[in-house]
Amino acid sequence: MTMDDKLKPLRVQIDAIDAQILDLLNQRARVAQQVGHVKAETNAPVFRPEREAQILRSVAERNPGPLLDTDIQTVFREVMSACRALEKRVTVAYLGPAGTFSEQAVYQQFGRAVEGMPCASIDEVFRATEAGTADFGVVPIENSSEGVINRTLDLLLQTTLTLSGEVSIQVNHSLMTRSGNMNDIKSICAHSQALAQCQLWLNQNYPNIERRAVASNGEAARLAGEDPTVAAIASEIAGKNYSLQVVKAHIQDDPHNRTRFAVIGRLHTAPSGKDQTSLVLSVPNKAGAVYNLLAPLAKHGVSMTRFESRPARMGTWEYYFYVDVEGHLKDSKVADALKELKDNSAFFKVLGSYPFSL
Ligand SMILES: O=C(O)C(=O)C[C@]1(C(=O)O)C=C[C@@H](O)C=C1
Repeated sequence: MTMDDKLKPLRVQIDAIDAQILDLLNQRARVAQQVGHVKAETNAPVFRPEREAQILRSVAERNPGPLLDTDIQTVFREVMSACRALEKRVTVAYLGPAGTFSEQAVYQQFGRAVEGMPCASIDEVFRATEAGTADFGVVPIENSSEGVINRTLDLLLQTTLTLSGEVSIQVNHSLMTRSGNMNDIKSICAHSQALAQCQLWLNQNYPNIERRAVASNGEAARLAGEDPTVAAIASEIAGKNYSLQVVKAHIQDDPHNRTRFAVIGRLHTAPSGKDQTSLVLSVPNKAGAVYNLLAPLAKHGVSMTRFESRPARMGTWEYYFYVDVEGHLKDSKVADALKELKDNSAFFKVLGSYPFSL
């Protein structure tokens, strides 16, 4: 038997299964449309992060294989994204231009069937979301090798928006130019964070080429696309957008470099069963204040998953603490612990409760 003879009956089977999948997907989409009508009657929000998180967890738990859990989740994320878009296509503002890791984070949270709105700065993402021009915003909050993104933390302090999710993505930086080599290159452009994340590699390989910090890696890719003397450090997706070729991939000093993004919006996400709550607080500047501050968490059996401090910038050596705890604001032990925390705090703000990222 030839290879074609062997493939033919297998492909007939695949065609028959695809027909069933197609039928089932459209059945699912019609039900989602009905959900959309029910929601429209009460003006209820279309995007339900807790429900999507539950579905993604459940398909991974029930997945018998051989498909990988993470691959199945990618498929279902896109199925839900497409179904959601039949109800309403949500608009998501992010730190642009297109091709940045922020855009990747948007797709990881919302799937591809969204309206992405690239913004020039983190401030603009907040403004567009606060003004309602965008339904949600996605902003970088922390990088595993470079630490927190100060501007995001400052804006979270002031905003009326809440956190409705978080996304963590692997950040791979590539060095790219129009020609695919470094001949004639006079400067290497990237966002300051990316330059810092690739510092050792650059010192070893191109110590004498000027490094130039620009607004974003996407902007660096755009500049390199226009100027044959400029190299960019950016994601390969950004490079493709501007017809760049890769000189060297994965040049970040930490191979496990990840960035965490916050999803901001006006939605108060319902409990999903595996949630966390983010808050900011400050304490009076006196002995034992931080200890007293955290005592209610231990007392009520609430685990703290993150604790970050930032100077309050009032010249008084006072700090804001960014704290994440396990559980949802609607869980009674979280609510009780937070009530006591609030009583011990000079400043207290709940940023939001949302599902743990997958
Ligand atoms: O269950 C809902 O509320 C739906 O709108 C359906 C659906 C889905 O496709 O499963 C779509 C969008 C929501 O974000 C959550 C789930």
